[in-house]
Amino acid sequence: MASFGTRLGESFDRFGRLCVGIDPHAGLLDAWGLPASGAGVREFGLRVVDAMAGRVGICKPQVAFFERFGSAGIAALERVLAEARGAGILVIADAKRGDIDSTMDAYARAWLEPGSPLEADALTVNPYQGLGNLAPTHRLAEQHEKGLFVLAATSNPEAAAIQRSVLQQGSREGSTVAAAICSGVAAWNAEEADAGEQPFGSTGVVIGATVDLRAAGIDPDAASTPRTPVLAPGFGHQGAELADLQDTFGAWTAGVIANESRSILAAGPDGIRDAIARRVEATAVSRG
Ligand SMILES: O=c1ccn([C@@H]2O[C@H](COP(=O)(O)O)[C@@H](O)[C@H]2O)c(=O)[nH]1
Repeated sequence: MASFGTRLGESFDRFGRLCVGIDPHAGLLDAWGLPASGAGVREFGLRVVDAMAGRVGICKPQVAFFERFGSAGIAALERVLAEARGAGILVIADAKRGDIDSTMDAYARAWLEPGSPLEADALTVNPYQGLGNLAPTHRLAEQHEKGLFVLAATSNPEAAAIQRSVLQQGSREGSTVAAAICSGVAAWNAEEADAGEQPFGSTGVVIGATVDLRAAGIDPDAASTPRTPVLAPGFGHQGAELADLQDTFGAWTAGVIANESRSILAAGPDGIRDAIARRVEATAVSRG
């Protein structure tokens, strides 16, 4: 295998930057004529994977919609993850895990260890207990050539009060919380073994496409940023437009993974292929 960052770069080259969210909301299950059950979310996920295969390189299953159905939902998620990875689609499990280091180790093994029933290619993680606390998770991910996406500036407006707060101590004193997460992640990517050879590191940040980066204290044109991939939810249903990708992300654009979930899934089982094709075209036009 190759590092997650290398595989991500290859996927960008082959399929572009679109990431289809697999979010089986209750209303979507209904609209797709599927039951609200483990069997329903399995069928939903498998149909989305089938529609993506050979057209889109990245998917982001939202774990919550599977957890909702307990063990049947988790079994469904295991199958969807395996099918997607088997189809050559990079899977970012959106589970937003975060805890003390020993517990994080168990989460990391669940989602990133080869052979685990829930194995994904990358995992979203929450740095609220400190980015340094995620260092062992980062090492485990690197060891298995997996990726992490660390929440930095999320798409929900309520996050600004915390994420734009200015640090009062430490080596990043004076930075906003969001900017400190970005520079901490950039430092990890700079230390990665293949840093001189590959355009992207294996650890990304989550920055909502709805976020005003400068207001969050983040300079998208800072020299250290382009190696850090950005998982950008917020396109479509939450209001951000793919046509604005370059304006929003500046020098970061080449590494942006543009996620849309509901706005694609709402096309239904008969319309999803066309909906995907339109977004693939839109993200190609805005390629940096
Ligand atoms: O800042 C964030 C982080 C994660 N998400 C997740 O992305 C998708 C967005 O779904 P849409 O239907 O395209 O709005 C969803 O799974 C969120 O949990 C986010 O929206 N913002």
